[in-house]
Amino acid sequence: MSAAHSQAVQFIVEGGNRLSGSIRPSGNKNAALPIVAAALCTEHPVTLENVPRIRDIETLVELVRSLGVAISWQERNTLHIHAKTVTPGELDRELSKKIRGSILLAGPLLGRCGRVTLPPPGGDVIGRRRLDTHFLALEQLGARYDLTDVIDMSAPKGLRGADVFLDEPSVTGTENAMMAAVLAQGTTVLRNAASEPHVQDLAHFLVALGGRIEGIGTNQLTIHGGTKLGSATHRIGPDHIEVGSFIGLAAVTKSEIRIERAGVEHLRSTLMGFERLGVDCRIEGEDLIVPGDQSLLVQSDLGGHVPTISDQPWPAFPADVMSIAIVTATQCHGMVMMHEKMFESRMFFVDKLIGMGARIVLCDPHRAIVSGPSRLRGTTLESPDIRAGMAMLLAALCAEGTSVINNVGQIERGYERIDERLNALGARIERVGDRRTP
Ligand SMILES: CC(=O)N[C@H]1[C@@H](OP(=O)(O)OP(=O)(O)OC[C@H]2O[C@@H](n3ccc(=O)[nH]c3=O)[C@H](O)[C@@H]2O)O[C@H](CO)[C@@H](O)[C@@H]1O
Ligand SMILES: C=C(OP(=O)(O)O)C(=O)O
Repeated sequence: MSAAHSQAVQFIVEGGNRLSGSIRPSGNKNAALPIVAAALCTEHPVTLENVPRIRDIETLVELVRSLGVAISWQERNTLHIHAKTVTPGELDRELSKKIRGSILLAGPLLGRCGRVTLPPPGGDVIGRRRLDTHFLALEQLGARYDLTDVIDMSAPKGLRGADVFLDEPSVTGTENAMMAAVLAQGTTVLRNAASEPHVQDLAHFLVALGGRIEGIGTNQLTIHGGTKLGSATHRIGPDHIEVGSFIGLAAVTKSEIRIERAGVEHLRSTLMGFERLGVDCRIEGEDLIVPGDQSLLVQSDLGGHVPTISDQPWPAFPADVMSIAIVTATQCHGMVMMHEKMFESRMFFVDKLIGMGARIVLCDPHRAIVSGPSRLRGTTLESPDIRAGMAMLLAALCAEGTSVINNVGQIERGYERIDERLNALGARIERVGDRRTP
């Protein structure tokens, strides 16, 4: 699907309907991206299950195919990859620029081929997307880089283990370093590493291939490189960001929703954030139930002070759920400070919510005060990024009247068949524009 086409897709949303029923989260986009890239670390076949069929993954599949790797969908969400040989060459500029995940080919290609040339990656335009941590780590593992035009990296003497202190716990930076370290000779220690569920999932996949990694889930990873990698079948874990989005959806539409196989072990900080908004969920086995009769009463800090919801690297409240939490806060009784600590431009979409009737003061690019509840009115909206787009969809579903959401390609970058899945719960979303692919 071309970018121009996907931008033309609209959702026409009829707000104000109660939803009900069960929904299952897709596989985690941010786990599937590095794991597809990591399949290039081995010359043996790999089968990946529960891969979300979303635009970002389709783009990465095309990029991987352009490297001469056999890659094909076996079923709707099962991907078969066999990187028996990998042909290094400059990665396609247009495809690379579409996704942040293209940078994740750097580690595997350096390890497998000794060099990689790729244009700067894309991804959400939500502030500066620094790559310094990637280069800092890969350089210490023996890579050289030249950033004059494109990203040009080589490891003429091969990669070798090192004791690396990351300058910040970058998610994709940690993932690239981990993949390179598995292919390096000797032992690597990654300190100040990211530990998000998707970083853990990648580590488990590398272990399934035969890699030796200690400290999975902590901020210090020890990787014994140079082991012979084989083949593996791996199931991508549920997307905890999608689960957070569905919690917000249930809360703003005052609906009871069961989120099946929600990956409940990864939800503590998310649930804590929503509890601060008066949204209480119940865990039943592997499922998460969001009851329809929420208090939606903002929980003040001790002494009656205005509470804050802020994001930080894992295990804190995830940055990618912040936009959803902001929309949820517009429907809650009380005042709350939303503090986006990680990205510089993720909060600007609140002007759209203000236009719908929300009471929000954007204090600066990182902080917004939300005072609720507000009755939202349907309007025409433009989706600036994947999470703001989803947040607007939630706002449209709880607003009075009809909304039009343009640039739906942004939402479909990360949420699989979201209109169909939410309509199955009783939502009224009409997708207008080009046909969905696939
Ligand atoms: C493909 C993919 O996996 N994308 C995710 C990945 O992006 P990505 O790997 O690009 O994000 P990074 O973890 O590198 O950094 C995100 C932002 O947070 C800042 N930062 C990071 C660490 C820190 O301690 N303090 C701090 O302020 C960084 O400077 C940057 O501005 O992780 C982000 C943070 O979870 C998510 O939003 C993205 O969805
Ligand atoms: C920011 C995100 O994605 P990306 O890093 O791929 O742009 C996201 O998933 O919210």
